[in-house]
Formats: sequence, C-alpha cells, structure tokens
Amino acid sequence: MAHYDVAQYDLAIIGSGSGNSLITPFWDDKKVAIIDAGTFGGTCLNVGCIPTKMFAYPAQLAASAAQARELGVNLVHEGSDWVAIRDRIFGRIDAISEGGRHYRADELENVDLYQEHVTITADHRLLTDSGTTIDAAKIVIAAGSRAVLPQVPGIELPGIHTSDTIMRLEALPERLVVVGGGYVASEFAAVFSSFGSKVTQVNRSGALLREQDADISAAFTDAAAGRWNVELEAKLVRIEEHDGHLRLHFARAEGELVLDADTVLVAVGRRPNTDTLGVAALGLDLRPNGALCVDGYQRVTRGGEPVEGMFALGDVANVDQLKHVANREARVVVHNLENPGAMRSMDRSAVPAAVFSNPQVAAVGLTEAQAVQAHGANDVATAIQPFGSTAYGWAMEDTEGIVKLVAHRGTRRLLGAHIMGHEAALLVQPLIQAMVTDLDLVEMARGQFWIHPALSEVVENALLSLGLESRPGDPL
Ligand SMILES: Cc1cc2nc3c(=O)[nH]c(=O)nc-3n(C[C@H](O)[C@H](O)[C@H](O)COP(=O)(O)OP(=O)(O)OC[C@H]3O[C@@H](n4cnc5c(N)ncnc54)[C@H](O)[C@@H]3O)c2cc1C
Ligand SMILES: NC(=O)c1ccc[n+]([C@@H]2O[C@H](COP(=O)([O-])OP(=O)(O)OC[C@H]3O[C@@H](n4cnc5c(N)ncnc54)[C@H](O)[C@@H]3O)[C@@H](O)[C@H]2O)c1
Repeated sequence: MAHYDVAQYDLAIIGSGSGNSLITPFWDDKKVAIIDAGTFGGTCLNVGCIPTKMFAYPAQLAASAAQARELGVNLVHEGSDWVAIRDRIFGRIDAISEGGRHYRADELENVDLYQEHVTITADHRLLTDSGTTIDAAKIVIAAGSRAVLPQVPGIELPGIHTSDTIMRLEALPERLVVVGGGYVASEFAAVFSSFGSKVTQVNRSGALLREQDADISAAFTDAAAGRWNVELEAKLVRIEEHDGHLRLHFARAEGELVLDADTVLVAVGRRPNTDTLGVAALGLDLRPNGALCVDGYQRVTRGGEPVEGMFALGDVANVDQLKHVANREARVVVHNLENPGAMRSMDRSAVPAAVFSNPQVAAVGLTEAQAVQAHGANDVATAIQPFGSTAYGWAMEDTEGIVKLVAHRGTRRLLGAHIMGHEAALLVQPLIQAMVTDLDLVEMARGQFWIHPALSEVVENALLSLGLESRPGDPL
C-alpha cells in the first residue's frame, strides 16, 4: 500500500489480546480497526496463561504417581506422551485463535483487522509497516509485553527458547536448563520435570519466587529443590555449542557453574512493548519498567495530563503483568469509551496472583515485610498454618503446604495472605474476598461454617492462629 492511504476510524485498538474484548455492540454502527502483528488473541490465549495451565494439569497428574506411592497406592508414571499432550492443547487453542481472527476479519462489517506491526505517529494517528495511515478518534493501546533475553554470547543458538516457543517443542527435552526464578521459570520447571525431563533451574539470586513473602519464597525454594535440580546465585555469562548439545556457563562466587543441556528456557522477565510502538517520540509518560503511565480512568498521560482520546491497558500499561488485571482494566476502558461523561476508575485493591508450579503458590496483599514497614511490627499479626495440621492434610500426608496470613491487629483486617501447596490458587480466593469486602477476620473465622474436613479448614485455622483480640458480641 502507498504512503498516502488514510483510513478513518472511530476506534483503533493496538493488540488483539485483552484489546479484543473492547469491541462491544456499542461500536456496531461505528468503524473500528484492530491491529495485531502477532497471533490473533495475544499472549494469554496463545503462549501464556491458558496453554501453560493446560500443560500444568497433566504434569500434576504425572507427578501424583510419586505422591500416591507414599500413600500406599502403586501408581507408576510410565512416561508422558509429549506430542499427544502438545497437540491436544494447541488443537484447541489454535482453533479458538483462528475462530476469533476470522470473526473479526471476515464477519463484522464495521471492523477491520490489520495483521501487521504499527507505530503511533501522532495522538490520533497510527502507521502500519506497509504504509497505511490509520486516523482514529479514540486509540486504545493494548500492545502487551515480550520476553526479555539477557545479552550474553550464544543467546541466539538453536535450542534456546522463551515461553513463546518452548510449548511447541517436537519432543520432550532430555536435559532442560531453565534460567530464571520467577513465574514462568518455576511453572515450566515443574511441567518438564513432572513429564520426565532432567531439569535444572538456575537463578541469579539466592531464592526462587523472591517477590513472594520471604517464608513462601524459602519454602518454595526447598520444595522445588526436592523435585528438580535448583542452582542459586549463578549468573548466565555465555552459551556455546559443545559436542552436539548446549553448554551454559554461569558465574558464581564459589567458581564457575557449567551445565549441559539439549534445550534451554530463558525466563528472566517481560518488558512492555512501548519501545516498538514509537511512543518515545510522542513524549508519553513511562514507568521505570517502560510501561505507559495511565490515570485512574486508564487514559494515557503526557506530563501527568491525560492525552485526549488515548487509553491503554494490560501489560503495556501496568506493572502487574497479569491477565485478570488486564481484563478488569479492559472493562474500565469499555465503560469509559462508551460513557465519556460518567467515567469510572480502575480499582487496584487486593490484586492476587498464583504461580501454577508444583507446589502451587498464591498470594494477595502485603508480605509480612511490607506490612511491618507500612504499619509497624506491633500492629501486625502473622500466623503460619501447615496443611498438615488439618484432617485433609493428614489424608494427603502433606508435609509442605502452608497458609501464612498477615493481619492488622487494631482493625482485625487482612493485610496479606500467602499460600503454598495443593490448590493454593483456590484456597486464596475467600481471603481475596475478605480483603475486598473489608471483612472482620474474627467474623470470617467464626461467623460462617467451614466444611469439615475440607482442606479449607487450614484457612479457618490460620485465621484463628492470628490470635486477634476478641470483642463482646463476636460469633462463638
Ligand atoms: C508463559 C506465560 C504464562 C502466563 N500465565 C499467566 C497466568 O497463569 N495468569 C495470569 O494472570 N497471567 C499470566 N500471564 C500473563 C498474561 O498472559 C498477560 O498479563 C496478558 O496476556 C497480557 O495481556 P495484554 O492484552 O496486555 O497483551 P497481549 O495479550 O500480549 O496482547 C498484545 C498484542 O499486541 C500485539 N502488538 C504489540 N505491539 C504491536 C504493534 N506495535 N503493532 C501491532 N501489534 C502489536 C502483539 O502481537 C500481541 O498479540 C502469563 C504470561 C506468560 C508469558
Ligand atoms: N501464573 C501467572 O500468573 C503467571 C505465569 C507466568 C507469567 N506471568 C506474568 O509474566 C511475568 C513475566 O514472567 P517471568 O517469569 O518472565 O518474570 P518474573 O519477573 O516473574 O521473574 C524473572 C526472574 O528472572 C530473574 N532475572 C532477571 N534478570 C535476570 C538476568 N539477567 N539473569 C538471570 N536471571 C534474571 C529474576 O531474578 C526473576 O527470578 C510475571 O511477572 C507475571 O506477571 C504470570
């Protein structure tokens, strides 16, 4: 297409992940452009949350053989059919992505799908790589983030993957080195080791999941080291080909660590896609991680002031990089686009997250260290309740799982909840609700029935273990 093509729209959306949900019936009689240079549906659907959890579940089944034997059940994991698992997962996902693409591209008269890279050249103007200028009254930037690669020699060698490609491997790796100690690294280390790969996870710092509460990070690091090989305080310095495999060199205080692998997963964080959008030339405000700054209404700011008609959401504009956060921001943007005279603001209280590793980790709110810093040690009550202290924990012979609660003594409100163990992501949900609804914790513990002997009793017991001051009229 020539440079002088100008297409006019009421709304232009960059990114078909969470951005795709903005096209509501409100736009039926208006013109919408949705632009995505990658696979339709974005990260969560194609290379993120959904496929990873579709691998994590069968991996959990494979790992359960070892646990079953401890309970007297002679289950044997005779191996996992990687190709069958992979093809089942992507057979489903690729069809959903293609269905969404087809719907937007071919079935909606008011919507044009551009499948190419775009830059923002002015407040209301985009330019596609092939030369089409897109002018839009409203622009929503939902361009997501991408995996960061450490710039070390050999990082481009075949066999080195990010989360974008590791799930499509032709075969299960025999020896996998996972570089990183965060979400992606810890989830994939569990998946591949459960299926039978010999996994070594290497982290630069002294513990895995270091952003978690210190007790959870320490407990997870121990638990992981019991399942796969964990190396800490080792910094990747170079990778080379050696005898038909990859050889990785890490710098460590006690001397170089050298690991051989046939496959490497690099998972050292993700950066927002603002650099490739050209936003620097527009002077838009950026956070230290490169994400766009937005005001409470999800409007992009410049010099602290909202830019007229420009909104942003998701990984490109937040520091959480979580799909449930992007989804909620999208709901706010939908409302504010459709109701400019009565805009609503984003509520970021009690943002939870879960790491679907083995064991699972889930958390909401402040860590103990953050709570003490915010409220002072005297006002903070904590409790750590082992799963093994409940009847369901006995049934599981659980020796690892813990619920850690952090509460404010004076108000008896929850400041943070941190769980490691079986179905942690489910167990944390009532605690999220308690924070959002400002529930009194004694009321929460005693004002409802807790089903006996469900694993949720560990949450009930953790609440009681906080030892919060009782008051007249408290439920019995
Ligand atoms: C392996 C992995 C597992 C994850 N698991 C979870 C999980 O379990 N739970 C959870 O809450 N979160 C998880 N996440 C995070 C979650 O996937 C992201 O927070 C979410 O998908 C972000 O959505 P988004 O709409 O902001 O961006 P995306 O879905 O990434 O969409 C952005 C789109 O914009 C397109 N784009 C970018 N720049 C341009 C441009 N200049 N021109 C044209 N198109 C462009 C891209 O091609 C992309 O498709 C995971 C992430 C990864 C990587
Ligand atoms: N279950 C989930 O919700 C889920 C799952 C996967 C990803 N995500 C989202 O995606 C984001 C990105 O995931 P991630 O695991 O890539 O990032 P992360 O921020 O969770 O972890 C990055 C890890 O890499 C290490 N690191 C950073 N730079 C390094 C370097 N140069 N060399 C060696 N190690 C280095 C860090 O110490 C950390 O352990 C997450 O923060 C999360 O928001 C969420």
